[in-house]
Amino acid sequence: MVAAIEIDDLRKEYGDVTALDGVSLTVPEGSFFGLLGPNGAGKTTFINILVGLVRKSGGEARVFGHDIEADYREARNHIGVAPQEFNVDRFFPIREVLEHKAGYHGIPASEARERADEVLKQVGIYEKRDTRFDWLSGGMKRRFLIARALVTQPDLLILDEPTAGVDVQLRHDLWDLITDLNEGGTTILLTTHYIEEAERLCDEVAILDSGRVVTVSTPDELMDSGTDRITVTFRDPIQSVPDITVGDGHIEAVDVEDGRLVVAASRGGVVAPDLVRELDDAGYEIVDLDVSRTSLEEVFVEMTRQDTAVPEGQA
Ligand SMILES: Nc1ncnc2c1ncn2[C@@H]1O[C@H](COP(=O)(O)OP(=O)(O)OP(=O)(O)O)[C@@H](O)[C@H]1O
Repeated sequence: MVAAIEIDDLRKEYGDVTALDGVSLTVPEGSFFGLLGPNGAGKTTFINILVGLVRKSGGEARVFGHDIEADYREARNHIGVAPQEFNVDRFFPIREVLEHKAGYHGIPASEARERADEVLKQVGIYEKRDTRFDWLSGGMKRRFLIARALVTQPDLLILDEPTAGVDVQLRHDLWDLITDLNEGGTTILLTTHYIEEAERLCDEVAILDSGRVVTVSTPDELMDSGTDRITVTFRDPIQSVPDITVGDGHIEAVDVEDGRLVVAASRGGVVAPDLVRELDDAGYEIVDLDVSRTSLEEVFVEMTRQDTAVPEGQA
């Protein structure tokens, strides 16, 4: 099966600034792929290269097997993109903006109207079809950008920070919408600063930092790589650390805090049942157990931690 996106050693320099420093990635067809990274990591540059807005300095990029430069039209026709910025024609009613977009992609006028109506219904702003973009609320603008990306029925939908600045309700609505699209077969490439969003939606994430891929993994695998915290509360508070033999190398630290046992371990969910069994066998009476998993956010911060020390004299 041909990959939705295949990138090999992609590079981009803007003068002295290296925005992409040899990125290689494969986004399988049908996947929900997250691209995470701190500000300036190179995410937007990556997207802009894919859609032909920025010219790469080196490396290869293919979309559904089509080279993004040699086969630009073919590659571009597979992609729908909802950008971070509101780059929309503000003078026409939004339905017309969609019709123009469809027309530009070679869709006949009669079909363009149908498509426009269909996607406006899909994102829930059909009743605003005769309104100009400027007059939509912030949330409706986000919805409209997705509608515009969908009007050409793309196989690959690229969403650059789709839920930036929207309220919780709309964020959940958008999540439902894009999950449905993915379940219908559309490959999704999502960039986001809301790590929870990636954790919930993506089946694979790449973490980009300073133009390089730090890791590509499932959210679960990434969270497994962090340290979880297991807290055991006893009927009679303990004073000293009991003997613990379980854990199979996953336990990193054991402490007593306020009469409770606190264990730092990788794979806390796997360690906790064995730990409880061992303590129970040793005669401890347990009244509460809490396992707090490392969040993807903590793993992300750890992996992209910058050296924030300020050189002397520059504070
Ligand atoms: N047109 C440009 N000219 C010069 N430098 C640029 C240009 N566009 C981006 N850069 C630089 O390239 C680097 C990567 O920027 P990019 O916008 O791709 O990052 P990003 O991961 O999308 O960031 P954010 O999360 O803030 O949107 C940054 O150092 C940025 O300043």
